[in-house]
Amino acid sequence: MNNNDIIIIGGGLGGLTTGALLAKEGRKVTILEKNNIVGGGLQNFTRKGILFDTGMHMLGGFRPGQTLYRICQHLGIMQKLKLQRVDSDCMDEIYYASNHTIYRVAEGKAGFVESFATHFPHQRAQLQRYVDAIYELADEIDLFNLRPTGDGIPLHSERFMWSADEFIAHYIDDEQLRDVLAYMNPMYGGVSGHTPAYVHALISALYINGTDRFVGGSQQLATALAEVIEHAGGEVVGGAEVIRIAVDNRTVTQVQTKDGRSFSAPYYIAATHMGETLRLIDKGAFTPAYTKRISNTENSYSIFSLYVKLKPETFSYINHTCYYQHDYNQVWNLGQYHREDWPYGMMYMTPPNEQQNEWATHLIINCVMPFSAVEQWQDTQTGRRGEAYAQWKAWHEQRIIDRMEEVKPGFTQCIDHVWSASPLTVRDYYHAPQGAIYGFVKDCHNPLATQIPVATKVSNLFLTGQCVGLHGICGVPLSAITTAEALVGKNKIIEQLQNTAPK
Ligand SMILES: Cc1cc2nc3c(=O)[nH]c(=O)nc-3n(C[C@H](O)[C@H](O)[C@H](O)COP(=O)(O)OP(=O)(O)OC[C@H]3O[C@@H](n4cnc5c(N)ncnc54)[C@H](O)[C@@H]3O)c2cc1C
Repeated sequence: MNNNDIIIIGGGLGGLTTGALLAKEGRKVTILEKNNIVGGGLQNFTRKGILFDTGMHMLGGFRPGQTLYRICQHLGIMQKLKLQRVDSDCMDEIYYASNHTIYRVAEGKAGFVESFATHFPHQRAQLQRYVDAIYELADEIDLFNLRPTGDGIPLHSERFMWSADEFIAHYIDDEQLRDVLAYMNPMYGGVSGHTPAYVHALISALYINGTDRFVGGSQQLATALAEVIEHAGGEVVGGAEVIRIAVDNRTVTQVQTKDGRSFSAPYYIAATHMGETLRLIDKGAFTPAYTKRISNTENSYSIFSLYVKLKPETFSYINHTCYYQHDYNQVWNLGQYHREDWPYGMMYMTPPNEQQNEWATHLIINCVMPFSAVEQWQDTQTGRRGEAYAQWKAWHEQRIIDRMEEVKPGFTQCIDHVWSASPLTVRDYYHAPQGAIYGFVKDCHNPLATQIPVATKVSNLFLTGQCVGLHGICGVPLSAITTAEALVGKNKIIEQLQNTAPK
């Protein structure tokens, strides 16, 4: 192969990590990102002097020896990142409004078990077996543990592909505890009876092992990854929206951008949502069966986010993530929308800044929402969605504020200003169909439909990003390794990660 040129469409976590790994292997990479600033879910924005994160609030895998730590160390960027550990004795706080119960969840296996055993002492032994099972499932995945993969089809235990709720119920008798243990659902887009147990296990293990936050915004990771690419002679081009992937005889010949430029290279990687990739690529490039399969794959739910600038010294900085559940038996219904009941749950956090003191400057509140809630405005454009939409948005902002009042009486008085983003914002900002926050739904009944190989039938086109594997700070970089290795050789990067980083 020509070692020098790879074009990556999309400069989110997937495109940038794949690009940085390839740059480290000596490849010259060009990233084409439609937004002016790269980062996708890592991007920050500023309003009234406050820096807000868009799609990356909670980090796992960054403790010494863990997956992300080793990847970033391999890329030489670990020391550039400013991270803060959340409270070890309370990484997450879950509040159930229906009975005013607060569960404070400590990190580490023992701490996790103890946190729930305090409320459910009769379930202590079951909790221990449940957490052991989570770690056993996580250990089944070579990539998650940065182990080389063999050539055969990976063999997994039967419970690997149980549904997540079935998995929890297998170990835990108590109905309430089952519900509480699924509290990380918004972190993986859980759907009852469909989300595989391994997804629940990986995300749970990731955060139980230690949760961190970016200090001063997640953009720093995008910047650090871009620097690796540029340092190796590559280029990161913002404001370069790809409008066509031209294919001739099952080979990409060039990509064209909205501003009339064209770029060509021996190899191409699509790091966009797969729906966007299908939209861009010449018709007939993929087989009809493949196109149909991708088009019919269900997207994960979307989100409504409230960004709050707080009045000075009114709201305490909270060094952990807070979850709000309106009632029990709703955690698996988060993806449903009934206006009168919405939201069933919320997550809120006070991201730390460089001069963090006891007071929070801002708050981000995320509430799961399906795209159907905004479907009637799907043909409108940002800033021109009309008065009915503005009213709809204002109603939902107020609903969230009302819920926050339940948890923190007097909250309204702390607000300086609010902004919000709906599933339409998410769709348009990332070019993610239906505003899907985690790519495709992972389905234990149809695993093949939701695991997309990184190589395609178009000989020089590869895929990366959250649609091909797992989402988030852990899943996307792991798929980046698979994609980069498709170009540089199987296990080549994994073996280096094993040799150069502490285990
Ligand atoms: C509100 C929210 C909160 C989240 N919180 C967390 C969290 O706390 N922890 C966590 O681990 N994960 C979190 N996630 C998930 C995480 O953000 C994603 O899994 C991850 O960022 C996906 O990376 P990606 O590169 O696959 O996709 P993206 O970040 O979407 O990157 C795709 C990029 O492609 C660009 N693009 C699209 N079309 C084109 C085109 N035609 N031409 C050029 N460029 C194009 C987009 O602009 C984008 O930059 C959250 C997501 C959201 C939305």
